[in-house]
Amino acid sequence: ATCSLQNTNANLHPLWKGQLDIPGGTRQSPIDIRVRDSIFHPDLAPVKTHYDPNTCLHIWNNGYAFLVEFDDCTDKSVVSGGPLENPYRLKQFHFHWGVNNDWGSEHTVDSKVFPAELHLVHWNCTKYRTFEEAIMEENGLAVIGIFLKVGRHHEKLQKLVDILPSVRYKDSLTEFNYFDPSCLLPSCSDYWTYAGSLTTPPLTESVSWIIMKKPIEVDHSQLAVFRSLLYSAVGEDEKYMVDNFRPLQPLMNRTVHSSFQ
Ligand SMILES: NS(=O)(=O)c1ccc2oc(NC(=O)c3ccccc3)nc2c1
Ligand SMILES: [Zn+2]
Repeated sequence: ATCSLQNTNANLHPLWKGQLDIPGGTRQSPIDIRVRDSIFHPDLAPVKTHYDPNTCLHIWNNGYAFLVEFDDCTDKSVVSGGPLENPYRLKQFHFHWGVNNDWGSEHTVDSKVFPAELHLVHWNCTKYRTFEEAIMEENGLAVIGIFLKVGRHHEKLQKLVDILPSVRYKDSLTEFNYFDPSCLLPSCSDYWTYAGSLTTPPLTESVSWIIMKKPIEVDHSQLAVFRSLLYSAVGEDEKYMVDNFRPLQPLMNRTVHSSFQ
């Protein structure tokens, strides 16, 4: 059989019908974090998060992932410190995961892939007026990335897992309030940080990435519920929402800094 040489859009993963890369992109995400090449920065302060569970608004399926969105009209839920020069407001969090436990994360660590990755998306409310504006600007966003590994049941995550069937279809939305995403942070504060981009369109190079070294543990059945969601809307032929991660991007002229030795 002859193999098709060109990578036509037809055989691309549904997520990538359109854009696969940004022409001229020099700081795209995700990347493989090569631990030995990362540079320890002794003056990198700990990352400080302060989240108010009352700012949690709703959960919705946007056709890429499910997003838990927050009220970002005040500074009630913010991240500061670390590589950030001022506080950034929490806008939403979401995950990326695979069809099985062998892959699913966007970033990798010395080529190690995790079954899923959590992104807490924040925007620079000191320099910009809205999230939509910040998304287009350098240093507009700060995203905390947290790896998930299969292990013990995650008690606090279960409240979120239990409501996922209500956002099974693209564009479905459910009220979801009083959730504190601090419960999803790992116990260790060690992290890597580098200048990157959004990993889904518009792929803008506006993100200060903060990748936590220690994964959090969830159990197999919790990840299985993620995989029961659909990319497709009601009435469309059902396409399971799995493998919603972007391929690794070239490091190019970037250095990854670490908060630990
Ligand atoms: N995987 S990622 O790099 O963290 C990433 C990638 C692309 C993203 O687009 C948005 N947009 C909103 O959240 C949004 C929420 C409400 C209104 C408008 C936009 N967040 C993103 C995060
Ligand atoms: Zn993401």
